[in-house]
Amino acid sequence: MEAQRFIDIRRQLHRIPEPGFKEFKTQQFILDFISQLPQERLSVKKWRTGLLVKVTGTHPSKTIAYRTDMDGLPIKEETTYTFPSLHEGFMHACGHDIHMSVAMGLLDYFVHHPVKDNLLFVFQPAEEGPGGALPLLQSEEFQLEKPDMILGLHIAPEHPVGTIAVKEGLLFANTSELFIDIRGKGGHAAYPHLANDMVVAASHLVTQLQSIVARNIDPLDSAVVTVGKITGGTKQNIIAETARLEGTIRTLSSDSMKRVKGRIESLVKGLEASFDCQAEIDYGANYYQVYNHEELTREFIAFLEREKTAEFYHCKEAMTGEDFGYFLKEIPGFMFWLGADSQFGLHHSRIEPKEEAIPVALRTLVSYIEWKANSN
Ligand SMILES: CC(=O)N[C@@H](CCC[C@H](N)C(=O)O)C(=O)O
Repeated sequence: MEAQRFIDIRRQLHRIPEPGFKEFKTQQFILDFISQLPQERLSVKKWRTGLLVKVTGTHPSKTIAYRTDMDGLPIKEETTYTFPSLHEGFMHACGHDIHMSVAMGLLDYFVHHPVKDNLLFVFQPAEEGPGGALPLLQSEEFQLEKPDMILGLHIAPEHPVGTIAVKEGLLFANTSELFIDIRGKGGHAAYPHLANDMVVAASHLVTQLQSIVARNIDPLDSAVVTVGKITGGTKQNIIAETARLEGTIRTLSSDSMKRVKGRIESLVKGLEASFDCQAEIDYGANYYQVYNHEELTREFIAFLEREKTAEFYHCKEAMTGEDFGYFLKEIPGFMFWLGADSQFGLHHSRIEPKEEAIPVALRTLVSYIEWKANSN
């Protein structure tokens, strides 16, 4: 397979990052690519800004799916690339451009080299939020083509190129977004006694939230509470009437998720009492953990050790989230980390995953899918 072509495709996708459920140009780019392929075995369905692309097998007894996410992130790109984002303030900083180029490489290969089983390529919008996997999974379009097995990958900037890391069972955490709006009383900066300052209240809350992981969660379990954004106030000499915290919660167990949310609610009630303000909590999008099918993952590991298409190593679970977890809740399959070796990590404005990871993914998945889909 000519890997350079899919590296070029990745570069083109890198230039057009779009927000979740607004991946219009991305969807059209993929549709244009598909229109150049032989059509005999292909069926293409649109689902919102995503796509379901089926390659009919020669003697199908099952359907194997490969899922890629499609959306970018609201980050101003600061890479040294010669092909930076054309969409100011948006960037593919989570590798979805690479995930899509791998899907397109596989699609191209299997249209020209059909296997016995049906293959389904799932181009899923809105992984970064609000979450495309669950509504796509529940859609009539997907249920009609529902696969028997599903695969996905995620680039790993901290792993070297040429490696694939995976583990059986729990791979990624349960996640919940977190939005807290607080309202007090604004006023003149010189008259604090007549106002009720939400910048001060928000600052206290951020500090109090740190105590949840430190003091309310079993140290042998794991949880994260991150506040990624605070906004509040209008001008330096006006006391802020409102403030907003935006963050995310990560836990390895659903019990811990309930406990963290319970503690947040208690702290917010305490804040209302102590700062005489009103607060509202919104948990936004929640993702189910990524739990790899144990037997299929062990079989994939044995395949990697036998075929050596990539260097395999066992990884630990991570506190990242992925709405791919919803697919794995219903359909046997697994997700793995593809080493992509970047000095800067996921969601960083300077992340530069190495494109040599693309041929590693392609040669591994081509030979794994050929083996799996011809073995009925
Ligand atoms: C792989 C990865 O980075 N995924 C995202 C998923 C975002 C989930 C949701 N929008 C949230 O922020 O909780 C991640 O941040 O782990």
